[in-house]
Amino acid sequence: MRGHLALSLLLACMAGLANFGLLFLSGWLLAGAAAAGLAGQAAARAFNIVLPATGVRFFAMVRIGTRYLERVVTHDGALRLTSLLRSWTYSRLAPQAPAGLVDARGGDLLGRFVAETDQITGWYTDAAIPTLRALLCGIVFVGVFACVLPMAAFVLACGLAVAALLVWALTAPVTARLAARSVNERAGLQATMAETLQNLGENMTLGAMPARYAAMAKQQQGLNAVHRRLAVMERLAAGGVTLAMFVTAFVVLVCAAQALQAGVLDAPELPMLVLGVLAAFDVISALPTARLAAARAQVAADRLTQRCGDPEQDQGTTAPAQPQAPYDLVLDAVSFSYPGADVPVFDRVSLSIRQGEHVAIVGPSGAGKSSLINLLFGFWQPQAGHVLFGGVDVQTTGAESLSRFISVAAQDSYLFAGSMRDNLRLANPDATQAEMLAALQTACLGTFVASLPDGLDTLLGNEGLRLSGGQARRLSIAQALLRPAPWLVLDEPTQGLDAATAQALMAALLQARPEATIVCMTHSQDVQACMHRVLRVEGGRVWPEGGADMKS
Ligand SMILES: Nc1ncnc2c1ncn2[C@@H]1O[C@H](COP(=O)(O)OP(=O)(O)OP(=O)(O)O)[C@@H](O)[C@H]1O
Repeated sequence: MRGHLALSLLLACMAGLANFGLLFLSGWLLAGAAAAGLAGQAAARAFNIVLPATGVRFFAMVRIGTRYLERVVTHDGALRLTSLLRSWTYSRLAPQAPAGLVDARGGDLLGRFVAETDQITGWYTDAAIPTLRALLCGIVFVGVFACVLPMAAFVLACGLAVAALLVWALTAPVTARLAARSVNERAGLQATMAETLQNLGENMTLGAMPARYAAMAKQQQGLNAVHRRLAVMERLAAGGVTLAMFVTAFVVLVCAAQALQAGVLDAPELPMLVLGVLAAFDVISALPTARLAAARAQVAADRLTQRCGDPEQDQGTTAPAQPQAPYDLVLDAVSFSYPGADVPVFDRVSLSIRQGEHVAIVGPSGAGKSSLINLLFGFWQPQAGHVLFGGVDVQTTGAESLSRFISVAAQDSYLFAGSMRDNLRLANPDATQAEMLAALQTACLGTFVASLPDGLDTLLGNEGLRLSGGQARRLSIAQALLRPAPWLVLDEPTQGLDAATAQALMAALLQARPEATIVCMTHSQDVQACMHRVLRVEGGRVWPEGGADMKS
């Protein structure tokens, strides 16, 4: 990345210098040719037009070439930086899910992932390079002026410095605050829009759309107001630069006229200096935008690190501890409450499920059956006690490693827009057509898929909208079956099914995976009847159905 930044800067400086050289020499060429013409034929013949004309062509071509290359290199660098930032953001966000992202709005996260990484990249393309270019080119311009007329060089240096200070002063007081408001207002609007679109059906059936429109219109108005103020400030700063440019050009003109009278300067050099001032200010004119881009990038970086942590803390991670066979689950005096909850979901619960067992977890709604999955995957950390899987603490193993041993069909599993085959391949990319059809058959979806004209290639629509609730749930069971994991955890596998289908599903499941440990969170008697053991979760405790409390 440093190489890209250096090359972009070099090319940007070369383009700025070529532009300066072009105008500088053009002024000299035009004025020299005019002066030679006025002085008569002899002077016209003596005037060597070839040298400045060649210089003008040279600078014109260099300007075109370097501008093109600068854009290519800068955009390439920006894209690389954005992809690095997005990979880093994802690597920091993903492990936080779901416990660390409970308070995060989906649209806001998406904004941080897409827009804020873009804005941070803007620091490189729109802030750092133009600012460094202005500084480096400014020094060269003043040096060139000093070779022609030191007084003009002094005036140019003062003019450039005043213009840069003007940009700073005109934008500084409100830039940071307005940039923060602009980023925050946009994030709020994005989050509301994402939630509205995601839950369009609910919003319409609940009659919430007018309120949603009003909220979005208000947020958009707030965003427009901030953008108007930012635009006014940017134009004001740009106006300040233009004013400084004309004043500098005028003072340089006066100095050059005096030098001409004193015989220190040739006539063609006078317009050369004045045009040189205009060319020199070209690199300063990018500063107001650069200032705003820097402020926006700062706010975006703050917001990103607030959610993802400090990049400085990125250290080499140790390899997660791997569970060892037998893959037994042990809860050892586990106490767990969700943040802000008064009542614990588990209060010093100890239990063990051995590999190969078939266990039903029952209990009233809200008792904590699904929370067991959260603890099993280490999504949430118990306040006391340990959850061990295959002899290692799940907190040290991590959800990604655990997913190789435990296959889950959750209650609210997500189906992606794509075909049935795509969704099944998500669970197991190497699954063959025969394995997919067998998993669907076990999940009691075989007849349904056979009746579809496109079979496995049937498109499911966004979030699997073309499937019924029961079909979607059984497809998630087929996904779980396709994974060759020794544990199968099924949350309410038969919910919404009639008794005959529920029994057929459980029979097929046990026949298909006789060796697997099967844990079913369920209210269904049919499911309980197929299991070796039934555990009841209630009031923060767990005990064998009809047996003693398993509190330690
Ligand atoms: N992410 C969460 N943050 C805060 N509280 C939660 C969260 N998830 C669940 N709860 C609460 O924890 C308790 C246990 O929820 P859980 O989903 O485990 O119950 P359940 O037994 O699976 O219920 P059901 O049978 O209705 O699916 C409930 O009181 C619920 O409100």
